[in-house]
Amino acid sequence: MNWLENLKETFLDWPSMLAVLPNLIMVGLKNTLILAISSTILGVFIGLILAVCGIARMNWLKVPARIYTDIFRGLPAIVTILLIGQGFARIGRMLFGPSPFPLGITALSLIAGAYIGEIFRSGIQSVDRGQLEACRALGMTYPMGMRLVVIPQGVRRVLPALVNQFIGNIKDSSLVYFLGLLPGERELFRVGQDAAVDTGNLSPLLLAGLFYLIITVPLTHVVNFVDTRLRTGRRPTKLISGLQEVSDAAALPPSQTARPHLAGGSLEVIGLDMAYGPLQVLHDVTLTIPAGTVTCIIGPSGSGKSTLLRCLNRLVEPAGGDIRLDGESVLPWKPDRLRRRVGMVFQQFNLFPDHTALGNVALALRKVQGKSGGDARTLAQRQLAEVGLAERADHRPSNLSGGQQQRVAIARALALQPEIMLFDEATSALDPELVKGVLTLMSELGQRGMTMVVVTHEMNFARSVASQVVFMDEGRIVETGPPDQIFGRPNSERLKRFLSEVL
Ligand SMILES: Nc1ncnc2c1ncn2[C@@H]1O[C@H](COP(=O)(O)OP(=O)(O)OP(=O)(O)O)[C@@H](O)[C@H]1O
Repeated sequence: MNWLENLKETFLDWPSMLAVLPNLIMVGLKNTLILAISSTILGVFIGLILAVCGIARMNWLKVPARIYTDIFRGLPAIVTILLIGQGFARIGRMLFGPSPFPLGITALSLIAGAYIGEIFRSGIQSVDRGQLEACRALGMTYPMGMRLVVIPQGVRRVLPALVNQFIGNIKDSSLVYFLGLLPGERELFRVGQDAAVDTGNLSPLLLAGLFYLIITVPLTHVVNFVDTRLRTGRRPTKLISGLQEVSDAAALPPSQTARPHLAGGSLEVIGLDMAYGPLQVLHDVTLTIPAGTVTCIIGPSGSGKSTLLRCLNRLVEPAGGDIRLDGESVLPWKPDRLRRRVGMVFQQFNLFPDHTALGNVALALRKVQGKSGGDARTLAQRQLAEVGLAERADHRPSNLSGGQQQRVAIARALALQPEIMLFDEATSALDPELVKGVLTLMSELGQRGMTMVVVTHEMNFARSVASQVVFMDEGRIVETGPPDQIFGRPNSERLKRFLSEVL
């Protein structure tokens, strides 16, 4: 059993562990935390700048960010620490005195920044494009949408990776001793190592190692827990059947039909052309949409229906022609001015997943319309009640059915009191039993005087609700007319063929 004794003496020499414990806590742990926390905070700051530059369209921002990242990610940490700590020692002494501690933090931050920048960049780029589109459709500017919705979502997604980086910094902090730290600046490793040399066994170093684990292991678990909570919000306590939702929607209070009349605006589309690069998608589209009417756009896949709709609030820019809102050309306007008057609902809802239903509706009220938090919440609550979702105000989108999510999206657009509502295949992503509730809500809006332009595959809806139906094919309007005419007496062969396929 001699080897066992030997191992015990080497690793579990209690007196030498006890002797080094105060120093490990008061000096080592403290300095390790200072090094790791400050370099992570500075690294987050550098990383955010790198990420924003990295996703920018301008090369003069993108290229330097790329070069920085390649250099500091490619070099071994110890090389960077020595190059900075020793290369800038003279300036460091002038600025900070004899301590190499600040230069050590700087070096760790520069390294961490390169990794954190990549973490943020991939997080931000993984956020669905629809999120930014929804922000823009709500009248937010690009920077506002990035700041309020896209970047927070991207950062939240990478929380576990960020904590990994913090753990990496805790471990890398042990390399700073190469710069010759003053005794009071030694970190955990150095304190353990010095004591190990003094005592001639590895017990103090093992104890230092344990301290590393005490910090890093619980941290990983706490962050995973927080990440899960942030992702899902409060979990529902029982399953809700889609049929229950149908009954809920049908049982909306009678006031639903007696709500105030909406003042819809009119739109004129004149000779509109649009191209995605070399692909000409819209050709000379001319269309009049009188105030308070419902225009349904139908047509085969790829005929340019969504593109036309997106031109109407300038989510894509037309190449030629004009769009007039209440007689005034909107093309010279800033797009957010137009979008404040033209709401949009998307096929994939594009709700903000980190906000509750109430938060989704209130966000643009606060940030675009400048309402106070209290006013925005009151208005949002009222709007949710109007779409029959008062009870679901504190649910996250992930805890709502598709039909409920789409009704929140409609409430979110309506809360800004638009004059025109655009619906881009609003029911195409819904389970069949949930389609009716959303269509009923849309037809109520039409009855109340909202001007609506609806891209739809729901021919019954177009037939019963539309004031006019527009049939598009190959980027052109082929036929326009009241539903009776379009569905009952189609003129063109193409429309006849389309109707024979879909009806
Ligand atoms: N962002 C884009 N970049 C390049 N091409 C695009 C883009 N969006 C759409 N297109 C192309 O433009 C054409 C018209 O697309 P659009 O989505 O407007 O048609 P649609 O009639 O709405 O079709 P669907 O009913 O399938 O949604 C298609 O050929 C499509 O591939």
